Amino acid sequence: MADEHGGFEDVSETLDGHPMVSLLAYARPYWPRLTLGVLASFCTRFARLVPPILVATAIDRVINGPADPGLLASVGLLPAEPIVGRAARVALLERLVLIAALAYLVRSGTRFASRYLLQSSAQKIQRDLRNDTYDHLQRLSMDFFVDHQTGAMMSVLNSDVNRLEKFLNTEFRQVIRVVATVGGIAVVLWHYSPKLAAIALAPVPVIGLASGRFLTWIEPRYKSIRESVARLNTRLENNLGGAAVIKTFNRYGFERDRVAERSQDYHDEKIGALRIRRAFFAGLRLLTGVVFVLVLYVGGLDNINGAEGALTAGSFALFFLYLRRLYSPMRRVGKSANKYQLAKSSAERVFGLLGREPTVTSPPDPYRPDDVDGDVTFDDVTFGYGDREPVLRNVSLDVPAGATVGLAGTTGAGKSTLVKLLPRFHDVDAGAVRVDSVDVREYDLDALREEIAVVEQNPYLFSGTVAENIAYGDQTALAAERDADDAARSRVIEAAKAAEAHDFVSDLPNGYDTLVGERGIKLSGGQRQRLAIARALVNDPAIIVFDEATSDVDTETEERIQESLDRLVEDRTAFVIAHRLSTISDADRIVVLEDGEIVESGTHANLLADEGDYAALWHAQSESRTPADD
Ligand SMILES: Nc1ncnc2c1ncn2[C@@H]1O[C@H](COP(=O)(O)OP(=O)(O)OP(=O)(O)O)[C@@H](O)[C@H]1O
Repeated sequence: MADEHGGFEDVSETLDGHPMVSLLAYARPYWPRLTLGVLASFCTRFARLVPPILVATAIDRVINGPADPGLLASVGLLPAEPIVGRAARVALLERLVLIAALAYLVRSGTRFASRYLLQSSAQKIQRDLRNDTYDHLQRLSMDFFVDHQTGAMMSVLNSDVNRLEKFLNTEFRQVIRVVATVGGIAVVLWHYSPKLAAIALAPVPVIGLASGRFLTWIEPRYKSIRESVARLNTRLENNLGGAAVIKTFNRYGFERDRVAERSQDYHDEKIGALRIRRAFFAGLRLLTGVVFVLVLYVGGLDNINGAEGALTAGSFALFFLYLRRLYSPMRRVGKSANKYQLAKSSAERVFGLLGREPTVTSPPDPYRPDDVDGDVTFDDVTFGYGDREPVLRNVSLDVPAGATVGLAGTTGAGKSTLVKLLPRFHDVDAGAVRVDSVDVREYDLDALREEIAVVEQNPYLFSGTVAENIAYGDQTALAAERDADDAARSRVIEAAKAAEAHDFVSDLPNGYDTLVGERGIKLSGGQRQRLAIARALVNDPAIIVFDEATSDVDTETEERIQESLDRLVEDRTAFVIAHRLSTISDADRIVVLEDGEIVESGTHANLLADEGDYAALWHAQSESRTPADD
């Protein structure tokens, strides 16, 4: 997918050193486990080489009687002198059987140990990496979340971290496989016949290089396949999601053609790649076939001619038993190199993310107030997102503690942006935002945010119970809720009552213990908003922001919320953003923003008397509310 990692292309800026070295640092705590795993893996590989040698020895010395003593004699495992007579042959056979049993025992024992040790190390590294990456990610400032798509971040946390785990788990063993198998076989074959070993080993580097080359051909094809499958999936997802629209407009045929077109693209890409892949492996088979023929011919001819160093029947068989094993790990060398590249880019993203510093942080010696009154000042504030044009220009506003300010203005005027500066979701470009006359940048960030609650138009609820979602606003209430502490429940209920949520919650099948579904999907928009208001109130913040927080509730509920809110915001500073002006008409002060600037400010009565934009909008909205009055 082209933009799977959208926004993470700039990771190298925040990378500290080589990404794979950083990955090794994560492996360090598990080095004893890893070392044992590697040793066990080598033992498995070597144990796998033993049976063909036993077969060779059995053919030469047990079946054919006295012959060349073979490899086992030269390493002292068997007597070197010729084996003569039935008893000696049986004894030798028994010894071979014992060695074979031992080899299989070692092989399965070390295989279990190596797989377990290496895979569990990779899993532990994956767990540590994901935990650290997530923890770091959530400490990053809002600007990071604005600039990076959720999908891209998920992809780093999931695909990239998983890919690193797979790389450590699989490719590590592949390297051991190549070194131990190819190295071990080369040594054994060389012992029996350097000439035939040279023939057998000649294609090894060729296969290694060719498999690397093959990947450079096939990888762009695979990329196209991934892209075409992503396009196909997006189309299918869109269509399934938009099933109602397709039915309404009778667009079955149109959509069937569009899906068929994407399906065909995918099919074509896949067939193209299949052709290359099959041709490559057929070529490899041909090459190994050539070696097979050569070894058969040269080895056989040497034997017929009684040439010096000619193979015995057993060692002849050994060559063929080993040939296959020699080439199969090499066929994966290119794939491993490719996996290394992919793992490296994943590590770049993961460690690039880990190297990124939050832009909004507490100062070195932060201000931690015992109590916040809630006095708010915006002092000549100018702010723009990233390098874009400022969306707030020279905004100055003094709000005494306990006052309620209504913010009005057209869409995009900068109302939400203004209140986001309060909890330092972003920092001003010029000017200052002060709470109790102290610049918000001087506060301890956690202490500041403890005192400011924001209720948004589309509040995000977590899957869990109603009570957990309300208690989320306060750390102690949340902990108590999770411990099923009844005392905490009373705070939750109190907040729910204040937010006019108690009645509907009580009517839910399990009351406060009802599961709200993913993102609160089982609740209506208005119910979600009321839970979000309760969540904001439970922490008893000094400053509260309602950003279109009651837009989804009906007018009657809004009036009820309004009444109880009037009580609840009594001793707090409140900012209320609303398009429905009746929501803010009782505010102590109403501020009208237009294109990032304050254009009107005063009480509802003052603004009506001024007969400006606010008054015009008010009259327009009143008419649409009460057409009968015309
Ligand atoms: N995260 C963001 N990144 C870039 N630009 C943004 C971002 N959020 C808002 N803007 C831009 O800033 C301007 C002000 O947006 P803001 O949401 O503050 O307006 P608003 O008055 O609250 O509008 P509405 O009433 O529609 O919610 C708009 O032009 C908007 O496109």
